Amino acid sequence: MSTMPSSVPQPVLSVEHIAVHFGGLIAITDMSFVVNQGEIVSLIGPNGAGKTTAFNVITGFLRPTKGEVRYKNTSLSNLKPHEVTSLGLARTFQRTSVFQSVTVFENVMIGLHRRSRSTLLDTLLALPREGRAEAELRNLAHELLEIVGIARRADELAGSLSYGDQRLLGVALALATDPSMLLLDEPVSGMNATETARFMELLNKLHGRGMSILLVEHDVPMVMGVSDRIVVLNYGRIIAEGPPAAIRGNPEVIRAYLGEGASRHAAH
Ligand SMILES: Nc1ncnc2c1ncn2[C@@H]1O[C@H](COP(=O)(O)OP(=O)(O)OP(=O)(O)O)[C@@H](O)[C@H]1O
Repeated sequence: MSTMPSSVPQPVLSVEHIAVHFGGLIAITDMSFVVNQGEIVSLIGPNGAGKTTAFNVITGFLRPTKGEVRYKNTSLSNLKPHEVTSLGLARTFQRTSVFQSVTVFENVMIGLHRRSRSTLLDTLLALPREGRAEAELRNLAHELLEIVGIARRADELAGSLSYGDQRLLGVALALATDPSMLLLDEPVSGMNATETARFMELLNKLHGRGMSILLVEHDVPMVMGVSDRIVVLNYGRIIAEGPPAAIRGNPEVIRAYLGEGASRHAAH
């Protein structure tokens, strides 16, 4: 059977046999999965499953005990976080990392001034690559705020934004580094239902523009709504992987979550 080249999945991020030990505690055991070009993949799991540890390894904040992470065939093993960013991988933080005392617009301008090169962002915004002046950077900043949906707040102090809007600004700052892939650490934690719905729209928009996205997230309904594939961790091991429909009905996944619910219940 022949397949069109465009339909062949192209792995961009490969997590290969990662193990993380903290002293005697094994936080992650032999974790392998890929994120293909343009895919939204989510890593979920009950409390303590190892999600944050996995995220820290993938973003270069933590060296794994074994295994390696490759981005477009470059090993991230010995790279510093800013070197990971310059490969085109951008992350957001659970706690917002915006500059509270300057405006929303200035936050993005600072982000744009920091970046050293341009690739996908130009494609994303359909802008010319060379000879960009300050005025063009200002246009870019506005466009980024439009994309994340907070352009109307451009002149407000970042610290005065609602929690949900600060998280959206965090995504604009990540986009300002000109990434080809976004790594999002529990992006909707602490958001209300309306903010979560807006965030899901943003993810769909970025997905539509070809961004590859890895989400580490607690909110299972949200993940079900936006992901192409879901990887489920429990006690540091991958127990299931597949599209949302397959994950929803997977007995081992149900058991992992119900088990957690039951033990939580018992604790109260
Ligand atoms: N720096 C550390 N030192 C020792 N143990 C750690 C460290 N970081 C995490 N752990 C342990 O590793 C395991 C996985 O933790 P991790 O925070 O990655 O899970 P998680 O899935 O993100 O949990 P949660 O959903 O509660 O945030 C837990 O048993 C945790 O106690």
